[in-house]
Amino acid sequence: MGKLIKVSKALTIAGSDSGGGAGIQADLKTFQELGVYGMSVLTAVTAQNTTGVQGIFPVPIEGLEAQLASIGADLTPDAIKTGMLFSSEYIERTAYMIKKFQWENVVVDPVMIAKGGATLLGEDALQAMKTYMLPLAKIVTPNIPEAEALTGIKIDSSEAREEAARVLYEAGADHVVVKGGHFGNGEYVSDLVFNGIEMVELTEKRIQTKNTHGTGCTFSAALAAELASGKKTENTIVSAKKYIQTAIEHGIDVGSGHGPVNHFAYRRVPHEQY
Ligand SMILES: Nc1ncnc2c1ncn2[C@@H]1O[C@H](COP(=O)(O)OP(=O)(O)O)[C@@H](O)[C@H]1O
Ligand SMILES: Cc1ncc(COP(=O)(O)O)c(N)n1
Repeated sequence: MGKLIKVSKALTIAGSDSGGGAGIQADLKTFQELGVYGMSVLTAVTAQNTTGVQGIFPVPIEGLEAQLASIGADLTPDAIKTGMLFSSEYIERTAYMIKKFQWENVVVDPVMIAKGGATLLGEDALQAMKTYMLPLAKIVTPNIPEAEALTGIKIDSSEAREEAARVLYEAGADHVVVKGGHFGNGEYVSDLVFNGIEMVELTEKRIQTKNTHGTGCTFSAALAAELASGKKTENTIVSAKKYIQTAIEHGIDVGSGHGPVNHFAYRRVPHEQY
């Protein structure tokens, strides 16, 4: 009999993107590329492609709970990421199950709106996200509109972004990453990282492309994969940033709208190692 290899396991709790660029598809591809065993719990199925979201079909809440129970009974994840959680009820149930199983290394990507403008999370869910998910988060990864919605702060300057990061930290997240994809359109894109002590900006060249579908999902999945592998939180943020940068830079030609990023690129294209 062959010898079994020990692997780290990562779980995504998110929506399905039929187009394969965002949601659980982006997450599982990223887990695989980063060498961890990927598992998925679906909150909703979206009919989606690179031009937009054509439909949203939630999984019944009992189905969400049953999937989480199946994982909990057999396959303890080394890290988790949450993506589209659909509604306040689904957020509460997810948080309850994470606590019940005492799962750690939770990355919360507070997905609210798809790139084309479709709403992926109800307004009523904002408070639930703050109350139930932020206290569980080792890392929370809002983009600018999400950080604005969660904090009520208009982010029109670096100071305002820092203020928002503080508010999210106070709400219970261990590390806050306010992503900068939607922050200006200069030569560089920077993500602000706050760990309760210092503010650090991670800066990369802004790639001029319309193919940014799934960037947020991919980034948070890379964080979960690296946490599952046992990296220190600060190091996971640096390497996840490299992963997403490489994936955007070496774009692929798929679909006629906002295409996906290249999940293979990090493994195939030479890059600095962390
Ligand atoms: N054009 C770009 N060039 C380089 N990095 C980008 C670009 N757009 C987004 N990113 C990076 O991709 C990640 C996701 O960013 P963002 O677009 O802000 O989030 P979301 O996909 O959740 O809206 C962040 O690390 C951000 O800095
Ligand atoms: C099912 C699903 N989940 C999340 C997103 C957001 O994607 P992005 O990473 O581009 O913000 C999406 N478009 N669809």
